[in-house]
Amino acid sequence: MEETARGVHRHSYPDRDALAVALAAGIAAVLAGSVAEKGQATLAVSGGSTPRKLFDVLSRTAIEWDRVTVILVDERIVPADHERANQRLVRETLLRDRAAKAHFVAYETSLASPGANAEKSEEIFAGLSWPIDAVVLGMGTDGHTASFFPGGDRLADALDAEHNSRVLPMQAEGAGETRLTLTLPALLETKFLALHIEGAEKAAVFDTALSGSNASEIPVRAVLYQDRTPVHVFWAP
Ligand SMILES: O=C(O)[C@H](O)[C@@H](O)[C@H](O)[C@H](O)COP(=O)(O)O
Repeated sequence: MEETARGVHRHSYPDRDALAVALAAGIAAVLAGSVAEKGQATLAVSGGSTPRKLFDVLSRTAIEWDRVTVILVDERIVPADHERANQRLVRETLLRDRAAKAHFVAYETSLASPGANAEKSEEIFAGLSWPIDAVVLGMGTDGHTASFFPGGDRLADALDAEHNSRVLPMQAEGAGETRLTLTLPALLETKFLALHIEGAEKAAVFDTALSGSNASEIPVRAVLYQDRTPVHVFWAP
């Protein structure tokens, strides 16, 4: 039987501002529900360039931010204030205005080896409340999401649904610097899983991703072809 991507819901918007407002509203609703239910909530966001507008809207959204913990789905192993550090992006564009009160938990990136950074990050993240309530993924034009890069040295482990690590290091030609990433099972445990993509080029990559199920070729397929958590795809031109 041919495998199909089940539970993929597409939400398309006329422009990127409208998308940011809608996605921020969805995230806010999920976080409010979790705060009401258990007194706190966890949000995992992506780095890269796409989330800037979303972070701007979110930072001004009325959420009980002092009860929210923010983490990243992946991080580049660079100093915390490096221009390519995802944590710098989050600190500068999300953790301000109303969201200045959120708790941010960063990956460890200062140790000597990728493995040591991953182990320490795993330890740090073990202290969070799991599952993560809301996850916002991005996607590269090579079909990577989080740091699940085609050809990544730990890709098979990161996509292994039964893997017991939440954080793994990842090296790949297309990745630039070595990365740290949450694993697929850690991401899929969530209540709200969004894939945020913009532009015609990424729409074409997404359609290609949906047209087959080999995740080692196009890793975002691992998120699309699973039956644990529905995926909400937010797209604007
Ligand atoms: O650290 C990162 O780079 C990411 O978290 C990554 O998975 C990102 O979401 C995509 O690469 C899309 O990046 P752009 O938004 O810059 O296209």
